[in-house]
Amino acid sequence: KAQAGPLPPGPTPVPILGNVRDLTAKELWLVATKWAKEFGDVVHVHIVGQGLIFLSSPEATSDLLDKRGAIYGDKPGLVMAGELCGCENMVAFTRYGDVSKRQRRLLTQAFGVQVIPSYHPLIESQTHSFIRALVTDPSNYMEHTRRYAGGMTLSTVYGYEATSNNDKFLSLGEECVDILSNKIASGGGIWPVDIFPVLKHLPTWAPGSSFKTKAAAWKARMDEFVDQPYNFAKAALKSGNYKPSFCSTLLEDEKKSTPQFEFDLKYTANSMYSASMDTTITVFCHFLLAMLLHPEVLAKAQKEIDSVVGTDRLPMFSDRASLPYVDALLNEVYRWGVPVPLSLPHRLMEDDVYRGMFLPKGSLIFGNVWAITRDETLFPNASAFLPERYLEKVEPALAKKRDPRSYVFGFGRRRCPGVNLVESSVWILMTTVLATLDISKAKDEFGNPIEPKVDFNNAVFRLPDRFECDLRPRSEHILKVLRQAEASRS
Ligand code: HEM
Repeated sequence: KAQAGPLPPGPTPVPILGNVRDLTAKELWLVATKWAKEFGDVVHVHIVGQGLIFLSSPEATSDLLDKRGAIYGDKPGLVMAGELCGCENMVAFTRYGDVSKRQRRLLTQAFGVQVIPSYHPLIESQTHSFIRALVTDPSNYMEHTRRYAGGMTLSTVYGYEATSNNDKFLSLGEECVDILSNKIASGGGIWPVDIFPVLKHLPTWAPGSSFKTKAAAWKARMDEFVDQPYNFAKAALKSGNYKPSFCSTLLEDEKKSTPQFEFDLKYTANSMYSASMDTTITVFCHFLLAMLLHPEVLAKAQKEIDSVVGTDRLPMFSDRASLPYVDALLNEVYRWGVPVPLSLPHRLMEDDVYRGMFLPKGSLIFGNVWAITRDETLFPNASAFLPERYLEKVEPALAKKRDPRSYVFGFGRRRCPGVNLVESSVWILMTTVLATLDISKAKDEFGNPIEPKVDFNNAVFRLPDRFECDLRPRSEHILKVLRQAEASRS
């Protein structure tokens, strides 16, 4: 079939293998941004014929992923991740069609903007427990953050209360999310079997079939991860001793409980867990990092909170409108940190033409959020952490273009369905930490500040490895206020 125009430009591929050697598992977004500078905001590479297209400007992501969403809403039908590793029915992997539409309907039911206030008491109580854990045992802040992120989803989705940082479901979830992002999806997530599906029929003793053994082991864990928390929620509901949750609410309506409905529910519930863990942890780590590197921003935000909230109570959702600097700080955390720098790939469902370039059906499309949030014309001094940039009044069209929410939650018909929940949970988390804790660089044995060593080794999320950080309560008085808030709930 004749191509309607040239492919978008990109680095020169080698015969047959294409650009395999140009792709890296570590911080692929930096490589993609280098290509954008060299070749423009639409770049094409291929791995043994599988096209990957990187969109690196607000115009390109909006024109294609948003405005032409009807043909850019699919997800890659990856044989390795989907069929062999058991992820094909998880929301972030489902092909665009009936299943994905049914799953997204359930998600909207659970996390639509009007439903979120009903989660506020739970979010507040989880946040206060998290602050308590940070105050009691600050050096293990990463483990507490993991427990907070996972615990919040386990309770809202399954009605399950995680009792320790080593909780069985938290550990299983952590293992599976790690398998997903660092093993299955590493380096763009394309395996030879995705290019040559016939390889899936290789017997396990054949040379080159070790991927099948790996996939079988990973699938076994994934299946447990999907089934076990769901079975807990079902059994609890049956016993009558359960906490209301997304699963219990939907399962209570027995008329709906067809096998198809339960299947959708089970996978949708699991998807919320997988999708919320590393994203939430990543955003919180970016916040901590920004605060310890920029004490002047921390002081300014704390001053605003003290003047609006005072020091005799903890922040509440109703304070938000009176805390513009804290909102600007949150925007800058999203923009500066970039939790999912290449978003998650979409699959192009039909041949397309854009600015005279031919975009072939089946290409995987990456929104390069890293490049957009580092664009100096949109964000002067883009690598600096400057919440003030969001206090400046600008035209609504420019404000939308500069709003990190236009990018960091993904695009078009696959945009993150957890965004409304995150808007509340991350805001109260950050504001309560600012109100209660001082954050600074840890000190060595001689009292000298230790510069945080920041390294990113996760292939999908820009999750920093654990860095040194000093967290301590702002005062004895604020600890009393925290105790009072906890006591008033019990
Ligand atoms: C700060 C936290 C979060 C960030 C930065 C984030 C970001 C993202 C991004 C970039 C995507 C890919 C969108 C695309 O393919 O275009 C995504 C998908 C998704 N997110 Fe989130 N997310 C966060 C939290 C959550 C939470 C709390 C939930 C659920 C409770 C959630 C549920 C999902 C689901 C189910 C998908 C797959 C959607 C689909 O493919 O149709 N996320 N998220």
